[in-house]
Amino acid sequence: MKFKTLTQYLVEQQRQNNALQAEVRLLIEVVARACKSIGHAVGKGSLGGVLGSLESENVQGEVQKKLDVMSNEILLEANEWGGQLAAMASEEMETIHKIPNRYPKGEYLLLFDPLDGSSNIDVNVSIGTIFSILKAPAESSGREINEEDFLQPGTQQVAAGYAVYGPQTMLVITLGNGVVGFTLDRETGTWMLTNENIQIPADTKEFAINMSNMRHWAPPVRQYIDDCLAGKTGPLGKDYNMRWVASMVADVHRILSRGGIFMYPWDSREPNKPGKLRLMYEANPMSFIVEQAGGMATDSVNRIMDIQPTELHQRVGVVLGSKNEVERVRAYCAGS
Ligand SMILES: O=P(O)(O)OC[C@H]1O[C@](O)(COP(=O)(O)O)[C@@H](O)[C@@H]1O
Ligand SMILES: [Mg+2]
Ligand SMILES: [Mg+2]
Repeated sequence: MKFKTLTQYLVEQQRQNNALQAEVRLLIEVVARACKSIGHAVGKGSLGGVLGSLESENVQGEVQKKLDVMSNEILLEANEWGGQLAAMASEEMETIHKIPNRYPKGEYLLLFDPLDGSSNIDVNVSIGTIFSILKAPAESSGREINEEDFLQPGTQQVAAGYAVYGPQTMLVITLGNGVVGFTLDRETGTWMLTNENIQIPADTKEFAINMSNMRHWAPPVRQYIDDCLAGKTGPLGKDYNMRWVASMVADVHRILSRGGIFMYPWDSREPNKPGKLRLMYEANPMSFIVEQAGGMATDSVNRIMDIQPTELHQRVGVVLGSKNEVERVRAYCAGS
């Protein structure tokens, strides 16, 4: 079977779909190249000295793993000089990274979670990189880009994607006209189009949630999971299966592959935070991909991509995946 390369796919998209600008195509190619480098580093493990933690904490107060920092640097360096970007923002950096004056500047903004699933790095379980591309607002032209320029709802994303470093290294992207997946041919170092028109089944019998947080959940979330656990003779009338990889990338990838619902809802451990996951680096790009694959993504009630961000590192509750199941959770939560 003959597969298209990522470059062939993107050039074709640029020709067929006038919405894909040459700059965005180049940007995605550079991000994909950086993900390949991160994938190589991940694959070396102890041999490359990349496992383990650093002394430092990131802006979220989380201990940084060596690979969190390395992946962040790989993405910054790869994307700094190409001329497509005005600035970047990352889960691992306190504030935005403006393109230095020595390089040409473009009109796009790149946001990323350089290494998702940090707790899985040292145990050889799938981890990933998540990215989102926005356009700098028109009013920013001719002046320095600032943090507020990034505070755009997810509906404004031009493209989004993730790489998963698992048994296969894969790249899944949306340009706003469906979702496609590429598998890295590790012998030639080429991303090959292996998954066209990815669709999430509307119904599912599989949920993903960290059950150890049950006592902290809001009552409607607890009720929904209780009803799932009740199985065929319970109110939902079906037996459910459960999965929790604890790498959002891997959990979402499974949902894109065979359906399911992923939940990281608000809980009472930190009641003033709307959730654990980050709106700009995790929830928005994944919501764009999930919606483009026919699924649905909410904060349990409201559409995530409609949320107007007020802070770069804003958190959000996340319920996404198979449409009918996400709707079901919304019905449980809407009254509370
Ligand atoms: O360990 P928990 O609380 O189950 O959280 C798991 C979640 O945290 C995350 O690992 C957060 O991402 P980072 O590793 O990028 O901080 C998600 O990928 C995952 O869904
Ligand atoms: Mg993450
Ligand atoms: Mg991360």
